[in-house]
Amino acid sequence: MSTVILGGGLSGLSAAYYLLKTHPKHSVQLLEASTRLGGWIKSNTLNNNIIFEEGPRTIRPHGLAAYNTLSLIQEIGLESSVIPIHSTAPAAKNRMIYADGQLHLLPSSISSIFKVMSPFSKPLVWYLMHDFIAQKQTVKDESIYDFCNRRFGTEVADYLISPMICGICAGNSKEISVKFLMKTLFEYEQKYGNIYKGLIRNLFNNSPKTELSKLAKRAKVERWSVYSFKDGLESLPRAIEQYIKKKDISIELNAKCKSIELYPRNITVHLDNGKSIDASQMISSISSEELSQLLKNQHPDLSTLLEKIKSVTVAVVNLQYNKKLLPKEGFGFLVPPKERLPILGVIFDSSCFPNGENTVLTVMMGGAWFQELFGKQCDKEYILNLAQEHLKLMLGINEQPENVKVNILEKCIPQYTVGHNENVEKIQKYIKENKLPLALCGSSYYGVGVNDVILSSKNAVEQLC
Ligand SMILES: Cc1cc2nc3c(=O)[nH]c(=O)nc-3n(C[C@H](O)[C@H](O)[C@H](O)COP(=O)(O)OP(=O)(O)OC[C@H]3O[C@@H](n4cnc5c(N)ncnc54)[C@H](O)[C@@H]3O)c2cc1C
Ligand SMILES: C=CC1=C(C)c2cc3[nH]c(cc4nc(cc5[nH]c(cc1n2)c(C)c5CCC(=O)O)C(CCC(=O)O)=C4C)c(C)c3C=C
Repeated sequence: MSTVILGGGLSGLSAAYYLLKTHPKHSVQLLEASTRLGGWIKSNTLNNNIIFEEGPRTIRPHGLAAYNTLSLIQEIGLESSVIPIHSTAPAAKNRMIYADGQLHLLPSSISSIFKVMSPFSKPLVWYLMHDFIAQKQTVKDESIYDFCNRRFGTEVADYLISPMICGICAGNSKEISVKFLMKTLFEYEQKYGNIYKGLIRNLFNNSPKTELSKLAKRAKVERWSVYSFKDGLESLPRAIEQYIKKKDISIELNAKCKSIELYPRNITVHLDNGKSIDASQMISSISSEELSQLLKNQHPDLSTLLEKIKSVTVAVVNLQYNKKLLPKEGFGFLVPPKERLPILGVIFDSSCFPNGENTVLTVMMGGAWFQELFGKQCDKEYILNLAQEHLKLMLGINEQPENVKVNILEKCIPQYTVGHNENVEKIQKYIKENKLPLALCGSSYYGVGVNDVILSSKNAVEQLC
């Protein structure tokens, strides 16, 4: 059996790892369009040992998908490089939003939900209670903004949910499906009339017990909030790369696939460089939009479904200063879209992972609003000036940074808009009905986080083999 894996980001590498682990006799070929493996995960270490994370920076340690990642980390021998943020650290407790010209701490403990915390006009518990009296509305799917607005009120939708959606997919909560983050709560409303009835009815529904790895147990006992690695998040794809290279695998860089012939019993992949590769099955880890282009001629209906899952562009500005400049330690802050500012949020990297007297920040801009903000003027200098202007306004930082890096991450994060789950079901139905030897993984289908894409690769391997 020969398998070709499209894409060498985290999900392509993970797919190779699981395939080699479960089917060591398979012939495996991984094709990556660029000159490096790792995709959006890029940790740039400066001369002064400061790390600029150009993409993701932390991983969630709790939940089934997270336990799977921790097992993988242990299996590839990377556990000694893990650096957790414990739940008692300021970076875990202090999550903020910027609204009405100032920073506001978000409720982070049971006691804080009983207090009135600005910019909310009532204690959070009041909004949560609103669910009892909110009318049930029967819908197939709706935006997460509309759902939260109906069940918890406008302030929760504007100041809690909308910034959260910016901090997970750089998206507009008025477009993103409720099932992206709140599938279970949405189903409780549809089935029982309100969320609490659903929670009570399912209180004793034990989820299947999974055997936790040593590292997952440690994360639980030590109460990690999130974690990264000593040399940055890129350590993870690097370690998987080193691990799989010891096995029987062929990895080709500069190997951009430009079209695919996909039949029930065989596949031919045509590369940009004129080469063609035959295989008996394929795992695609590239974005649905890119895959859609490759299948346009032979499978136009599948291509149309794949093309519906669009990704947005994010501008990422990393800055380093030689002294401590932050008014408050914390993970950083997000900006509710209601504020109509050109900033999605700012991460306080030096507060998450302190490094001497430095201040390291990451300003993120664009996302669902990239075109309207930068469509006409998309040069890096303009973006840097805008970031610095807003750091002055929002954090009072006037100083010039010692180091800066601006990156524009083109179409880097998929948007699970209303109807996403139904669309993915149709994609899978097409693949099944046409008996195509194709499995899909990566951030376009079953979750956008690091944990989700690793699990999607494991599932893709199980589905094919
Ligand atoms: C700004 C940002 C911040 C994030 N922060 C977090 C975070 O804090 N925590 C978290 O859990 N997740 C975070 N994420 C999400 C996380 O980065 C992704 O889930 C993950 O990196 C996706 O990996 P992937 O392999 O699926 O895709 P990619 O990284 O996109 O990899 C796909 C690979 O396929 C290659 N490719 C594309 N087309 C072709 C072709 N035609 N032929 C061959 N190869 C091709 C590409 O070059 C690329 O290397 C963040 C994402 C972004 C953009
Ligand atoms: C505080 C500011 C934050 C900014 C700015 C931000 C930008 C940003 N994030 C993503 C994608 C993801 N982020 C994820 C986790 C995550 N992000 C923040 C904060 C900011 N993100 C926090 C505090 C966390 C951890 C949340 C937790 O579980 O404790 C994830 C993973 C989600 C998961 O399910 O594991 C993703 C994905 C983008 C694209 C982005 C750009 C604006």
